[in-house]
Amino acid sequence: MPHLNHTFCVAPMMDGTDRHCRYFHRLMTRHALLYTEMVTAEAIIHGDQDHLLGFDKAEHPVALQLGGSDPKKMAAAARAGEAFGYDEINMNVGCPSDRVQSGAFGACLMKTPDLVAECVSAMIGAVNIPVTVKCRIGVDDQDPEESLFQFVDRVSGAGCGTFIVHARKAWLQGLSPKENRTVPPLDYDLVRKLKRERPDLEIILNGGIETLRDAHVLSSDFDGVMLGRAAYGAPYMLSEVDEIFFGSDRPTISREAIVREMSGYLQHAFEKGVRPHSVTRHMIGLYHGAPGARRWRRFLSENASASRDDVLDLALTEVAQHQSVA
Ligand SMILES: Cc1cc2nc3c(=O)[nH]c(=O)nc-3n(C[C@H](O)[C@H](O)[C@H](O)COP(=O)(O)O)c2cc1C
Repeated sequence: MPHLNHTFCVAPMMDGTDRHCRYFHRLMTRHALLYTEMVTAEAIIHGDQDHLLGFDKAEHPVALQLGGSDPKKMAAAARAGEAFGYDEINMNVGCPSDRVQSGAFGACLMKTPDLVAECVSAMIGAVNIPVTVKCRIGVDDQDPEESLFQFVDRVSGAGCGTFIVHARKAWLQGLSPKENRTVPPLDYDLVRKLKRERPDLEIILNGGIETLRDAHVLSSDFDGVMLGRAAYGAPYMLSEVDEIFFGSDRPTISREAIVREMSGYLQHAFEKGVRPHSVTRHMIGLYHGAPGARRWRRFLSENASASRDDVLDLALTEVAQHQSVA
């Protein structure tokens, strides 16, 4: 099976890592592996595949995350993903939302490793690209020492060699999805132990990593790290990923150059009927921590409903004026 580099990954985030967001992130890092939002197998089978799966070539390498638990449907959806050109299929065994539970997929599948193994095996039989799994360390009253190892052993036995582990449990009752990303404590040591005791598996650490410095330190114990909220909220950190994690000596792209590139992208998307806000909303944090951040954020928020394709150029002018005054 072809191998992808998981040294640095940007996490799948519903309502976050759509194609516009990934295009934006890719301007800052050539090498990070980008993940789609979760798409259910059911939606792919019955829905508008161009809308659900279409993406720009520039986004490679990009992994499609699938939600579901019916092996045949997961195989069919994986096949569709491969046909669209995705580089990896990832199965979601970490998402705790109610909607997901009622469809019997996401984190509740930590309780049924046999079923996940069946799905993985069906997907591996259906595609020639890597099939990976993103999981938790356990759910509800499971003992993570047992649940994580049992899960990984069963699913790796079905042929999955790469696990992205969100290093906390999910509580399926009583916590909102958002709380499930903050309340259950992180246990990096357990994931370290998994890597130590299963050295042949590729183990990627996820959960609560806030800075590239922390990510880099942690990465020495794992095969890679995955960042979600921190990268989404302060995306310009991605501009240093290639140098820090991949030894690249390409010059870092400036925020202004990113905005200009995105402006061209937006004009193109606008002609195809995309609302400017669908693109600009992912860019709100671009100036995070830099001069002009407040003006940038405010301009984009106040112009969220603007139906014009030059909104990013205007926002850039706004920030530049502020910077020349400052
Ligand atoms: C808004 C949002 C949406 C998310 N959607 C997904 C998803 O579709 N699939 C998934 O596996 N995880 C999803 N997650 C979880 C992240 O992928 C990640 O595991 C989690 O946020 C912990 O990483 P972080 O602390 O670096 O953000 C989502 C997280 C957020 C904040």
